[in-house]
Formats: sequence, C-alpha cells, structure tokens
Amino acid sequence: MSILEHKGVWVFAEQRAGEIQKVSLELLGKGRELADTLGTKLTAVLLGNNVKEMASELIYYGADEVILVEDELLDVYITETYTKVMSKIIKEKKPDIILMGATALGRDLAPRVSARVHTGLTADCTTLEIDEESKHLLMTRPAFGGNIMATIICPDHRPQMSTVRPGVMIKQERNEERQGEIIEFPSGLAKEDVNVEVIEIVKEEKQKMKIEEAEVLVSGGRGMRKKENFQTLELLAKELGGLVSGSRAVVDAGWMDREHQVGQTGKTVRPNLYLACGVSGAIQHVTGMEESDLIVAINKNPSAPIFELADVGIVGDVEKVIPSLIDELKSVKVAKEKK
Ligand SMILES: Cc1cc2nc3c(=O)[nH]c(=O)nc-3n(C[C@H](O)[C@H](O)[C@H](O)COP(=O)(O)OP(=O)(O)OC[C@H]3O[C@@H](n4cnc5c(N)ncnc54)[C@H](O)[C@@H]3O)c2cc1C
Repeated sequence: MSILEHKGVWVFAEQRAGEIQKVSLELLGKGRELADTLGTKLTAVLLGNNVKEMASELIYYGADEVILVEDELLDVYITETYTKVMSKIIKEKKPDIILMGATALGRDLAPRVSARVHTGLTADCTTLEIDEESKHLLMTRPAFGGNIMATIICPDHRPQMSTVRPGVMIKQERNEERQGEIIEFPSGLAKEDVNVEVIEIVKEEKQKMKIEEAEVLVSGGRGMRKKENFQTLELLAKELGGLVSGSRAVVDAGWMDREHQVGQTGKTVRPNLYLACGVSGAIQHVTGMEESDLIVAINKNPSAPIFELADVGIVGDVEKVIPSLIDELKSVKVAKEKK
C-alpha cells in the first residue's frame, strides 16, 4: 500500500474521568499548524464512555473533526481495548500523522499502537515540523542524555507517530465559533477483549500547597540516588517549614510526581530559600528557580553548574550533609525552646 494513501493529522484526545488532558489541547495547537502546512484536516480521536460532550471542546481548540468512539468497555483506560480500537481506526482511515501526549497513558498506548500498525514512533519530541520538500514529519527530540538534538523521520511507513510531553507545545485560543464534524465510530469491542479488570481507582492525595506558593523548597535531583532517600528531604523540608520539589530527572525516574518538577517543562518557582540537593543545575532546571531569593546547593562535584548560581555552596555527599543539617536544625530548635 502506498504511503500516499495516508492523509490527515490526528491528535489522540486523552481524557481521564471525563476531563480532556491539557496536553491534548496543546497537541491540537501544534496539529493545527501541521495540518495547515500540509493543506489537510486536523482530526481529534476521542475514546471513552459518555464522552460526547467533550467533542465540541476539541473543535473549539482547533480540530476540524472528531472521531468519537463510545463504549462502556472504554470507560477506564485498559491497554488492550484502547490499542485495539485505535489500531482499527488507523487501519481503516489511514492518517498521515498521529500525535499523542507523553503521559503515563500515552507512553503505554503509543508504542503498542505503532507496533500493531507496523510503523515507527518517536517519543518525547520537542519540535515537530514538516519538511518542505519531502513533506515528511521532522520529529526532533533530545538524545544522548540531552546533549544533542536528533531529528528523526519515518519515510517508509505510515502513520508517522510522535509523543510530546505536557507543556512543550502551545494550545490555541479556545474559540466557540469554530465548527466541525463529529464522526461516530463503532468500537467493535467484545467482552472477551477486556483482559484486565480494574477493581479500584485510588486517587493520590495531593499536597495541599503548591510548590509555586512555598516559601522554602528542598529540591532533590538524581544525586539523591533513589526514591527512598526523598524521605530525608521530606524531613528536612518539615524542619524548614517548606515543601519538596525536584528536577525532571527524578520525575522521569518515577521518584516524584510531575506536579513537583521545577524547570522549563515543570513549574517556575521563586521561594525565599531554594535548597538544591544533588541537582546538577542544567539550564532547563535553572530557568525554573533562578529567581529564588537565596539558593543553597549541595553537590559532591565542585564543578557542578549549580554552584555558579548558588549563594551558598556545600561540596559534599547529600547522604551525609542532609542528615547533619536535620540534626543541626533540630538542636537549634531544642536550644530555642529551652531559652
Ligand atoms: C526540552 C527539555 C526540557 C527539560 N525540562 C526540564 C525541567 O523542566 N526541569 C529539569 O530539572 N530538567 C529539565 N530537563 C532536563 C535537564 O536537561 C537535566 O537533564 C536535568 O535537570 C538533570 O537533573 P538532575 O540535576 O537531577 O540530574 P543530573 O544532571 O544527573 O545531576 C545529578 C547531580 O547530582 C550530583 N550528585 C551525584 N551523587 C551525589 C551525592 N551523593 N551527593 C551530592 N551530589 C551528588 C552530581 O554531581 C550531579 O551534579 C529538560 C531537558 C530538555 C531537553
């Protein structure tokens, strides 16, 4: 089959509990641009149960049409059911490009769909453009630990698939005047397709205060070595009356929730005290915290870039320095109480 048969730009509209994820709206912004460059349609693909109401929202944010698949078997995300439905629609409708959010769901779904439909996938893209001559999608992403930017193409297979992290692309202004078509598509699912039973969904209790509002932030980086060591940071933050935040490296490692990430693709913070523990000071991190009033850095490498920015630098092992700091703060508190 010729790749020329494939037309249109698609955005997988991720919804959770009836709420469209922000990243999908951001991808509609980018998708609109790509579709306009190619002179083609922008389609949002919405899967779920009782989600029809959300379809017009996708049109307001730039989609020309919405492929809507409603089925009670799609009520909660299950890898197999969503993969099956997405693959089926792709095989039938033959899109040229598919964009998905690099969320927990997107990271699970995108590779499986790409394997089922025998095409390539470029994960975590930061730039997406159309090559003027070939009209291929140029998918650019950091490679080799962020040291180089690699531009990847998928010249021989379709669709060209890409995931993008939340916060990277810019959504369009919502415009209620926009008109579009809603195309209902049968899921084709049977009960036997559901190979996993979701027994309970437990919502994580969110920290009440946001890191953007905290006056003191104790921020951990990859130098903290493992998730368990963040308990020490929690103790330190408690002593200082602050919150724990972190670098993207620790969020990517699954040691911390994305809501607590500081930096270019995380939150911009400006606390009175920013204590960076085992954070190297990469530019993408620094842009999110450089306006803090007092920056204290603990790093075992005296040449770490974070020291160029820090008001106070401690060259040492976080596993030794942090417990000493906690002990010191506790003894100061005890001494104060005795007075
Ligand atoms: C498009 C893009 C967007 C990005 N957005 C963000 C963002 O929003 N936020 C962000 O943080 N990053 C972001 N990054 C990633 C960024 O480039 C860095 O990779 C990341 O910040 C590194 O995190 P880190 O400092 O925790 O880890 P590393 O760079 O691995 O640094 C770990 C540090 O810990 C020190 N260390 C190791 N062991 C110890 C120890 N025992 N005691 C003391 N120190 C120790 C090391 O000397 C090192 O300096 C982005 C990258 C790209 C390409």
